[in-house]
Amino acid sequence: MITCENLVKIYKIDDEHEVMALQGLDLQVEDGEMMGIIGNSGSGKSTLLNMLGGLDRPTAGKLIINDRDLLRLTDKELVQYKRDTVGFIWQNNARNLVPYLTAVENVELPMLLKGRYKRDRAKELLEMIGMGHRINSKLNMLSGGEQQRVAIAISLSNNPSLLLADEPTGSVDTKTADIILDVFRELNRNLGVTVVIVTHDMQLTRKMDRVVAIRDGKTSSEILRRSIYSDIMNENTLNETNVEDDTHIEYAVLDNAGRIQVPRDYLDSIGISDSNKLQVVLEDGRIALLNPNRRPVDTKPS
Ligand SMILES: Nc1ncnc2c1ncn2[C@@H]1O[C@H](COP(=O)(O)OP(=O)(O)OP(=O)(O)O)[C@@H](O)[C@H]1O
Repeated sequence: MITCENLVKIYKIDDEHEVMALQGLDLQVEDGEMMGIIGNSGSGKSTLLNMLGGLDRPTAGKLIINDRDLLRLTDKELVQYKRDTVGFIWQNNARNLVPYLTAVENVELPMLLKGRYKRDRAKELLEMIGMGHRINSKLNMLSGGEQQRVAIAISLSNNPSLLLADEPTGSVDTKTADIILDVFRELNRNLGVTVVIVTHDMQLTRKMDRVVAIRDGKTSSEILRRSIYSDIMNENTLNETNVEDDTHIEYAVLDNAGRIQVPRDYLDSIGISDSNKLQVVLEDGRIALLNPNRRPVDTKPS
């Protein structure tokens, strides 16, 4: 569904300053996948999501979504892409919801603005995300988690094939975050919609099949689940014990030129945080990265 190759985004701040928010990022997302994106503040997560959603254009590289080349779309085609393909969920959705309207009126509102009045569709969407019993409740009578579910219903109103969520659980407690994530999983499973979720929260990523870590505007590692979360849900045995960390394996991403990003704490642990050189040696069929000040290692097989 999504192919990013060597994606670059440069923000021009003024005549002399610019920020390279994406620095040649590679990412592949399959149709119907539910995946997470993690990374420190400023690593480029929101920038990437904005590119995927057609809210902004990449500076260079390749970005293909559903066979559409996003770097080549005209402005009109980009608007159409956003309208037909993508649903957005933000951290703080309250700003997009009207507190004195009911849940169903809030879901209807964007449809009305597009000239379509569809009360039945709005109800159906709320039922789909488990809010059928609160359709006539005023927004300000709903909890943060319920408001977020209304926002998810709104994001589905155009039948998107891609749901993009930027810190969707950032303002709710852990239990509510779990429920919201389960809603995304249900939608992913039942509607086949591809879901990309940006989060800071490592706890939430335990529930995803694949998590890509971004560092300095580049994909640095991929964390893959050993057993698929949806299978666990089907077995109805989801509990704290089977979402422990050992359900995932972390892989470093190797780009076309053979480059990898080594986590900063690994470099710190061998005392080379302030050096730009490493010894790379083959040891017993493994590639080892060593402190350059360490005595050179004989790499020849004995
Ligand atoms: N519109 C913009 N103009 C200039 N610089 C920007 C703009 N948007 C983002 N940046 C810069 O690009 C870099 C990446 O920002 P981005 O918001 O994508 O990071 P992030 O990983 O989503 O961070 P956070 O987790 O704090 O939201 C940062 O250095 C940020 O300051």
